[in-house]
Amino acid sequence: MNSIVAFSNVTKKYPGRTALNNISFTLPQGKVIGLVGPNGSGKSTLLKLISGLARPSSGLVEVNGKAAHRRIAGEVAYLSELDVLYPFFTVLETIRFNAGLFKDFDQAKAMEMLTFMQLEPDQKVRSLSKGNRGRLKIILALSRQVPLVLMDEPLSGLDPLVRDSIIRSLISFLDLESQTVIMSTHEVAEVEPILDMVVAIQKGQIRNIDEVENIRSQHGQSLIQWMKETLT
Ligand SMILES: Nc1ncnc2c1ncn2[C@@H]1O[C@H](COP(=O)(O)OP(=O)(O)OP(=O)(O)O)[C@@H](O)[C@H]1O
Repeated sequence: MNSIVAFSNVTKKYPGRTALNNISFTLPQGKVIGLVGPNGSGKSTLLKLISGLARPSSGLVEVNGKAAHRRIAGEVAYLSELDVLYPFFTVLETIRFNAGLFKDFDQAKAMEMLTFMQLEPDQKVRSLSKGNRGRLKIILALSRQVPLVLMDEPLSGLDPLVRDSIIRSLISFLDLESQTVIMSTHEVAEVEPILDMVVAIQKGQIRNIDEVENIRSQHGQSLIQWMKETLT
């Protein structure tokens, strides 16, 4: 199976701190992959390296066989943990702005998701609740027709009652024939139903990578149980 992401001996250091320590792994195409681990374990750093927005201190990060750098932005959609929306735009203007930024942006799909997520096109971003800004960020990421979609904590700020329907919508709006998704999350039990694979990271090291089906059938475990064993 072709790998969409490959890390070879990757270390990422920030001043006074090593966020990722000499990690090597590959991830296959066409899967929904969860990235789990405690606070500060290196999940966001790993996603930033794949997006090309950050560079490794040493080692090589490849996406689709090419070294990751800023120019792969055309092949990767990245939902950042930070709020990167312009407050003075309306929801619709935000969508149009992104359609102008990215050639692969599917505006019709964005409008369909807007209806599904029950967002008002004319509402200003500055007046959206945190949860609705989160929904808008999901729409922007999933409307890109790119091989790799990275989502850093896409469920943060969403109320538990709507999380479930949004998690399911992630699946229906993805094209798993041509897309791979890597999402970091602390909502492990909630996303478990849609995950194919899981990567457990701790203290800047990959502790384990496994198929969720395998965790259930071979180990008879839920993802939470597996995490407790893996991350001790
Ligand atoms: N810009 C930065 N400058 C200095 N240190 C940083 C920076 N970004 C991250 N770090 C450090 O790198 C380590 C990994 O951080 P990272 O944000 O990747 O973890 P995380 O697993 O995403 O955490 P969380 O679950 O809390 O979002 C942490 O110790 C963090 O303090």
